Amino acid sequence: MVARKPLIAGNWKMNLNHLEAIALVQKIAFSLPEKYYAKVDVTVLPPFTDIRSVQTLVDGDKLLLSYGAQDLSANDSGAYTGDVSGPMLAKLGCTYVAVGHSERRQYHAETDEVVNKKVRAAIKHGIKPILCVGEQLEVREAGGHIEHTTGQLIAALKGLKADQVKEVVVAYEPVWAIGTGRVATPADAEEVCAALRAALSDKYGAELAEATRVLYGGSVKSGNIAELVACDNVDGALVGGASLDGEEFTKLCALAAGGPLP
Ligand SMILES: O=C[C@H](O)COP(=O)(O)O
Repeated sequence: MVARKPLIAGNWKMNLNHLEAIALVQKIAFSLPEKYYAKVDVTVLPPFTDIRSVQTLVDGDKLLLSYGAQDLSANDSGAYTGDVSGPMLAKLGCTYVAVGHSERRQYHAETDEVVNKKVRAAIKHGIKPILCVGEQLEVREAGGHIEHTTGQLIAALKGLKADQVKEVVVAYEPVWAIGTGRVATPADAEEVCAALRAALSDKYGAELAEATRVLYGGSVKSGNIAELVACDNVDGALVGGASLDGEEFTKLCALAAGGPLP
């Protein structure tokens, strides 16, 4: 069994201007001692307008956390008003980009086909997609959550070769748990994360599946991260609200690393 290093990704969503972004990254850098990074990878996903400021700070101070974006265009350049491309994000040093977040699917009508194109665009430009999948409450209540999430995963990876899929981080985010305070139980998270890994194994082989990080997201906080990452198939978290508070996010990262609190 491959030991997977947990990843904590802070998705800031549409919060914080570039000055507030600098203050938050400085707070995390100051509060989380370097030794923790041996046991946990930490990344932040600020809005596009903040990325250049975060890059300058991370590079200038040689910080150990990485950063990325919350979305990218499926296209490399051209007449796509308002979009930001993979080459632009790569030039800004982005390590990760979230793709297929339920808020993009809901408010921007992103289909599995669009998500597939975006996953390809990210990989093409050397950026690791954090591919989000997750079911609505009614799907879970009808018992269709495994079929729904594994279906989204396989559709988003359609046509990709194994050496491309190995760049992907998967994030299971049940829509009913996002921003609601209603966190999935560790057993719920483990069930779906294990099923996603099994789907990867069926399609791309056990070695790739064992090496792939599968995160959980949805109302993750310092109070529940330890029990989530204790699950065999949960390799970290995609954190929304709690990633906007430097102290809380630092605690959460330290606990994902196995503690103690700094
Ligand atoms: O990307 C993060 C998720 O949507 C979770 O957000 P939340 O932690 O605010 O529930």
